[in-house]
This record gives sequence, C-alpha cells and structure tokens, in this order.
Amino acid sequence: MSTQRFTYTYAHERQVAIEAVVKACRLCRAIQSNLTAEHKISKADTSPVTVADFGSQALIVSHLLRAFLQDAIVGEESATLLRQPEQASLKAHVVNLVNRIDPHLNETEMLDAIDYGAQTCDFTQRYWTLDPIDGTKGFLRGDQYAVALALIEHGEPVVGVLGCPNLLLNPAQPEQGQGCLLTAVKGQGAAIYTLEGTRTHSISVAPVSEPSQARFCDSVEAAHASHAEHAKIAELLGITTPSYRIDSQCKYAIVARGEASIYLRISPTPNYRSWIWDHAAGTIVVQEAGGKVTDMDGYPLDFSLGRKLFKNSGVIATNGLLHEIVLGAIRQMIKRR
Ligand SMILES: Nc1ncnc2c1ncn2[C@@H]1O[C@H](COP(=O)(O)O)[C@@H](O)[C@H]1OP(=O)(O)O
Ligand SMILES: [Mg+2]
Ligand SMILES: [Mg+2]
Ligand SMILES: [Mg+2]
Repeated sequence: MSTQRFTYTYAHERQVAIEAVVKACRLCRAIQSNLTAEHKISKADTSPVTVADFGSQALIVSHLLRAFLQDAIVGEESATLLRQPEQASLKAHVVNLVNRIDPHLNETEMLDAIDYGAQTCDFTQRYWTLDPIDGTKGFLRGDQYAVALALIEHGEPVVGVLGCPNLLLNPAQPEQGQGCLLTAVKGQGAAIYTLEGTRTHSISVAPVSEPSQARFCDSVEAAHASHAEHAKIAELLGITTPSYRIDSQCKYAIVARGEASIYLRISPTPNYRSWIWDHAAGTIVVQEAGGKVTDMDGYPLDFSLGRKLFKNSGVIATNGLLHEIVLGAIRQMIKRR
C-alpha cells in the first residue's frame, strides 16, 4: 500500500489574500489620484496616515475574516483616531470611500475591522500581518507605495501578496502599463499578477554574481535608511551606478524581478527595530524568486517575537548569489565606523 504525503498548498489563503489586496489597491489608486490636504493626518508618533491607510485596512481585514474567521491579523493601523468625536468628518470620509469598493460594510463593521488588526496575538502561531499602505510618504508625494499582506506560520512568512499600484506590470514591456501584484507561497515560487488579480508570469532574481555589476536599491527617505553607509558599502563592492531610490516594499519587488540585485536597509538609528508588516510580504516574495533576506548580521528575520523584528537590526535582501559578499562589505563598513 502506498503512503501519500499531504502537502498543504495555501491555495485558498493566496486567493483570498489576492482578492483582499485587489480591493485595497482600487481604493488607494482612486484616493491617490485625487489627494487633498484633508486626506492626510499626523499620528501620535508624527508619522503620516491617510484615509486610504484606514480604508485599506478595513477592506483587507473584513475580506480575510469572511474566509478565515479564526485567524489573527496584525495590522499597522487602529481606529482610535477615527472613533474620536472631533474626527467625525474624517470617519465619514473613510466610510464613504470604502463603500465605493465594498457597499456591504457599515461604519461599525469598518471600525471594528480596523481595530481587529490592532489586537495582539500569539506570534509563534499562525497570523496575518498587514501594512495597508507601506510607504505612506511616497503615497502622499504621488510616488510608489505598496499594500503588503503576509501569512506567518511559526515565525516565517508562508504566503505574501504585495500590491504595487504604480509599478510597471512588466518593465520589459512598459506599454502594458502601471500596476501589479506580486505573490509568493513558500516552496512554490513567486509570480506577477495584474492589479485585477490575473496571473501573468513567474519571476526570478537577476543572475548577477559580480558585485560591481549589481544595481542596489534603497529608500527615498533619508530618515528611514542610512544613505551615507549604503554609499560606503557600494564603494566597497565596486558599485558605481547610483542607487535605485524607491519608496516602500516596492524595493523587494524590484529585487524579486531582477531590476536590482541588492536592497540595503541600514537604519540611521542603530537601535531602530522594524515593524513586522514592513518586511513580511517582501521577504517571501524575494525568497521565492530565488533571493535571500536577512538582517545586517546575516540572521533570518524572526517574525515570532511580536509586532516588531526585535532580534533583527537592518534588513538586507539580495539575489542570493551576492548575499555573503554584501554581508562581508557591511562587516568591513562597521569596523570603520
Ligand atoms: N523612522 C523610520 N525608520 C524606518 N522606517 C520607517 C520609519 N518611519 C516609517 N518607516 C516605515 O518605513 C517604510 C518606508 O520606508 P521607505 O522610506 O524605505 O519606503 C514604511 O514601512 C514606513 O512606514 P509606513 O508603512 O507607515 O509608510
Ligand atoms: Mg505608517
Ligand atoms: Mg510600512
Ligand atoms: Mg503603512
């Protein structure tokens, strides 16, 4: 008698996650093309948030919960601000915009969905993590941003969906236009989908093995990543091409599909620890495209510890071939600090 091993494919999780991110991208696109000052507010930590961040989290959490009622979801935003009586017009604005995408959600359901994502959970077990808009500063500038959703099991991403509404669908064929989703499932590779959720092609990292030939990418915002230290690492690697500066987890997207081979993210504040939702989806997309993601010391990102990557400093994503040599250059740069 033959024994058949059962392999879980995450097909349902991936499909539901794609549907959720498709809805959120429709909302974000509509809002970004029509941005006014009233869409933007400052959070208690002074970082910006917009009606689109709240609306995206409401749409994605409610969509996920319809399929996976038992699942924990950890998102960036909470509805605390929207529940304040003096923010009634902001709340009404969010409700109005979300209802254009999902007319069945009422105000209470929307606020509860946003706050569902603000809860804590057992981070060592299965949970989703969501950045409803990653790169809000890019979104506000009219530039790149991403909607980032990942399923984590036992501290590592197993499904990732990155919605990139302003990224070319296919850089080799720019006439196909802007907007794509990148998806990955552990052990199954990574692929590009249209913003409507139709699969177009699988992707892989660039086969660059000579560091001086590599292109690297980093943040637009100097407060988020140390441009000066990145420049020193590039110099040690013999890279003369200027970095590809792009907001959000779109950096993971361009490494995953070979437009750059190194993503450097060394914080200007050495004890800064990243939020899990800023890296989960991007990490699995790069890994499944054949690349590698670690912290700046070479340790894997550990998503089992809470809302932040408490044990990881910095993030380095590469095409894999260049990973060790990049880590070596970082060690050299640190010695010279
Ligand atoms: N001080 C900070 N240091 C590092 N990352 C930050 C900081 N403030 C916000 N971020 C997050 O960094 C990411 C953007 O980085 P980049 O500049 O590389 O695009 C976003 O996830 C952003 O959060 P948010 O999701 O709120 O936009
Ligand atoms: Mg934010
Ligand atoms: Mg973010
Ligand atoms: Mg965000």
